[in-house]
Order: sequence, then C-alpha cells, then structure tokens
Amino acid sequence: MAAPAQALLRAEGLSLAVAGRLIQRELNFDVRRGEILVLMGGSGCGKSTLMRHLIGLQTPAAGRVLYGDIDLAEAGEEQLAGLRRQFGVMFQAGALWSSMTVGENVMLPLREFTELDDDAAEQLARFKLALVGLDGAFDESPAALSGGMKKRAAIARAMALDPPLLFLDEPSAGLDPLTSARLDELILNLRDHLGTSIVLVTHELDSIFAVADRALFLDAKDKTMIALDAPRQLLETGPDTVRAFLRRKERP
Ligand SMILES: Nc1ncnc2c1ncn2[C@@H]1O[C@H](COP(=O)(O)OP(=O)(O)OP(=O)(O)O)[C@@H](O)[C@H]1O
Repeated sequence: MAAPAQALLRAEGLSLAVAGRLIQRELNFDVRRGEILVLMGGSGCGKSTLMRHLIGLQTPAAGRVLYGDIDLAEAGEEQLAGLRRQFGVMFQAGALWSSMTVGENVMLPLREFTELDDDAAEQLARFKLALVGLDGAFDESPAALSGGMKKRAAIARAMALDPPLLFLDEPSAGLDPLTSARLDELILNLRDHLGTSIVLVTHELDSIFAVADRALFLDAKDKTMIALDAPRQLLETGPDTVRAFLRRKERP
C-alpha cells in the first residue's frame, strides 16, 4: 500500500537487525508532513538503527520503508539520489570536517548536489548559518566552536538543500540544559517557519515535551514499538513502561 498523502514516509512491518541480531520487529508508523516525531526508548533499543533504516543506510530484515510509493530498498540509483535530496541528516556525532571551515562544511552538500557556482553556494551557506544563529562563524574552524554551536552548524549543513524532512540523532547529547533548550527552539523554528518535518532521536525529557507532536516508543524487551502518540497523552494513557520513562522526573 502506498503512503497516505499527508505522510512523507511510512514504515510497514519493518524489522531491524544488526549483525544478524534482531533488534526491533513489526514497526508500523508514518512521518507526517510538518510534524516533529520523536523516537524514544531506553539505551540500545534501536533508535539510531531505525533512523539508519529510514534513510536507507541499512536494509530491513523484513518489511519496508516507503517514500510516497517508492520502496527505499528497491529504489534505483537515480530514484535514491532524488530521495536523498529530500532529507537532511545529522548523525549522533554531528561531526563537522575539522580540516574545513564551518562555512565550507555547510557548502559541501551544495557542491555535491547542486550546480551552484562558488559565490552562490557561499551566499546560501551564509544564509543557512544565519538561520541557526551562527552569522559570524563562516570562516571559523569547527574547533573554535562550542558544543552547542557545532550542533547548530551541523544542522545548518543538514538544511543546506532545504530538505522537507530532517533527521536529527541526539542533537542535545552532551549539551547543558540551556543550550539544549535553545536547540529545541531552533528545531521548532525550522518546523514552524520552513515547514520542515523532523524525526528526532532524543533521551531528553525536556526536549520530548517541548518539541514532539508525537513520540514513538521502542521497547528493548518486547523488541517492538509499544506506543505512538502525543507525549502528554502518553503520560496520561500510555503503557506503564512508557509512563515510567516519561515520569523520570517531575514535569512542569
Ligand atoms: N555496528 C554494530 N555492531 C553490533 N551491534 C550493534 C552495532 N550498532 C548497534 N548495535 C547494537 O544494536 C542495538 C541498537 O543500537 P542503537 O544504537 O540503534 O540503539 P539506540 O537506541 O540508538 O541506543 P542509544 O540510545 O544508546 O544511542 C544495541 O544493542 C547495539 O549494541
């Protein structure tokens, strides 16, 4: 079945295996246009692995990932290249290339995927850096940036091609609460002002409640998703495991 019109992508009966070991099975969900979907669950439950499947870096053990009516695992090279322009990705390490300036890092996808000349690519990269609050950082070395600034620059790079869909794997990891809250604001801004749909892997309860329209809970014991709903709804009516996870500390 093709993904419904409002869905950007759909996971159908998706099973994930790593090194021959089944991590998750029978995942069924969609990512809707303009939503922020959080992937949550305990350490090692398979959040990053799921993200890698959603962007086609790993092939499902069973089931499929559909973008519209294109099955990621069956897409030809040309279709894949077209799809890859539709999403931006920030991996857990969020690594910028240290041998390049921040600006050159953001220009990388523009050089790889567009025909823009250097001047136009630079202008666009400066614009993206301004968008994440890093107006002055174009000529800096990544080493000169704070942890929060590095994450912002990595998001600017992921946004370089104006993707309608953005995947962010633990952008707040290692950041202090204030910096993490600023990153949440940025994520909400991208959605509210650019209409970007965002799939966000995070452990941070504050972030989950601040940004998620819906949160999908992967259970390590059951090896499948056990809840998908708005976080406040899950707090009220979710399964015990999910409520306990969300109640790790008092909510405002
Ligand atoms: N390259 C690998 N080789 C073997 N096992 C792996 C590999 N990568 C991940 N795993 C295992 O797969 C499972 C899922 O890992 P994954 O990183 O997706 O979980 P996660 O929910 O993102 O964890 P965390 O919250 O700690 O980042 C874990 O048990 C992990 O040990």
